[in-house]
This record gives sequence, C-alpha cells and structure tokens, in this order.
Amino acid sequence: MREAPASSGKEIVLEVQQLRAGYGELPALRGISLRLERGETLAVIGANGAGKSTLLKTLAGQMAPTGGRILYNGADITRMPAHERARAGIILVPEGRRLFPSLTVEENLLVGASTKRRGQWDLSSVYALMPLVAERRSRSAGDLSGGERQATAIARALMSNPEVLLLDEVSLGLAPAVIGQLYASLPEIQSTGTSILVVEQDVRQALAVSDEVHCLLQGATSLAGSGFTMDEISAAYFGAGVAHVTPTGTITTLDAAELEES
Ligand SMILES: Nc1ncnc2c1ncn2[C@@H]1O[C@H](COP(=O)(O)OP(=O)(O)OP(=O)(O)O)[C@@H](O)[C@H]1O
Repeated sequence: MREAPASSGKEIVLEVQQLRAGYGELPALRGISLRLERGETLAVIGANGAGKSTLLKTLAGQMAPTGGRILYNGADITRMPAHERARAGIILVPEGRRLFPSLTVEENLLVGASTKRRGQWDLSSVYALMPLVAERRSRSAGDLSGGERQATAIARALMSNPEVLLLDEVSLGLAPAVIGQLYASLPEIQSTGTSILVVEQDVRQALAVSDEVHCLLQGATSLAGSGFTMDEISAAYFGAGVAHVTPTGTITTLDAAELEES
C-alpha cells in the first residue's frame, strides 16, 4: 500500500490508525487508517460486506477492535465504552434508525439530549433545520414513514450536539426526493463545526455530499482522498487496483495482490 501524507493544516478530530475488527474468525476490518478534520464530511463507500457498518460500530464503541487505535482530539479512545464516547460527542445514527416507536418524535429527540452536551442544537434549532420533523413532533415514532424516521434519527443525534456524527446508510430504502431533503441538512450541520462520517451505498450521492471519500474493499482501504474520476472509484469499489495522487491530499491505493497478502 502506498500513502502520500496530506498536510492541509486543518485540525484532526478523529484519527483511525490501522484499525482491525472482526466477527469470530472472520476479519471485517483489516488495518483501516483515516483522518477526519473538523467540519469535514467524509464518505465511506464500498460494496455489500466491505466493512462499512463495522467501521462505524467500532468508532462508536459498539464493537471492540482487535487491533489498531482510535484517537479523538488526540486522546486514545480505543477502549472507551460507547456511552462515554456519546457523552464525549461521537454520535452514531445506526442503519435501521432505531427510534423508540411508542414515544413521540419530540420524546425521541429529548432522549438524544440526555447526553447533556451543550451547543447550538436544541428543540427549536433542530426543528428550524428540519421542518418535516417539527411537523411530526407529536406523532408516535412508530407511525412515521421511512423518510420521517430517518430524519427523526438524525434530529435526535443532533440533540446530542455531536462533534463527530456517524451516519450509516441514511438513504437506505428511501425515495430520491426524501434522500435529497435529508442530505440538504448536512451542510448546515457541517457549518457548525461538526465532522460527519457518512456511509453511503450510492456513490454519486456520496461524492456529492463529501469533501473526501474512503473506499473499502473486503475490509481494507482501496482508495482514499478526493478528486477521483468515476472510473477510478469503480475500480476501487469492485477490486481492480488503481494508483492516483490527488491535487490536495492523501492517496492510498491497494491493488489486488496486496489485498491477497493482507
Ligand atoms: N453480526 C455479524 N456476525 C458475523 N459476521 C458479520 C456480522 N456483521 C457483519 N458481518 C460480516 O462482516 C463483514 C463486513 O460487514 P459490514 O456489515 O461491516 O459491511 P458493510 O460494508 O456495512 O455491508 P452492507 O452494505 O451490506 O451493510 C461481512 O463479511 C459481513 O458478512
């Protein structure tokens, strides 16, 4: 694997070094390294089973890594439990939304506020950002449509005033117009200094919303950085090795032979 270090001079909020994780004997992450800058959106892409959800779960503390380190604002949080990471500002919106169906939308949002982190997000600012959620505030979460549930899940995460927001498959199963509305809220979230790591199946959507992209292939990094062509991305996504140096930043490439060895 080749790496050319980036030197953008921006503050690194989250740094992942050679992260490994797996399920029993099955390795799901095989030495992932990445950096998330303050206020940056990084899209993690890759085919089914590439390790995207495992990466987010490991960053949120829901899965213990088998190797490597996670640094948050320079401190080693590799062994920090999930609830402490949430209190520290790393908030995961998991695939499948996981709201409390018998509670109203507003009650779900108030659960998000239970980390008691201070910041600009409270009920009124979240409702202003997401009018769809405001309109549904008195509804039971169990009665919402898929898009409304996803919007509510993001709104609940915002109530924690996250420093790092981890979004897993925001668009899964939603109509394009609904996906557009959800992604439209990201720039404003980002502008408050929150860093966003978004897992997205739709590569074009991922590129549209992110500053940088990180492609996983069978648990390893096949491409990372910005300014790639669709051909380069699809080669990394499906497994043909590519080599490319971006104008601005890090580039990591992995060819098929290296993947076999790792
Ligand atoms: N609970 C689990 N038990 C055993 N193996 C698992 C489990 N969850 C994931 N895996 C395996 O770990 C690997 C990585 O899965 P992961 O869900 O992280 O991939 P993904 O990129 O998020 O895929 P998808 O887009 O399908 O969600 C796959 O081989 C998957 O089969």
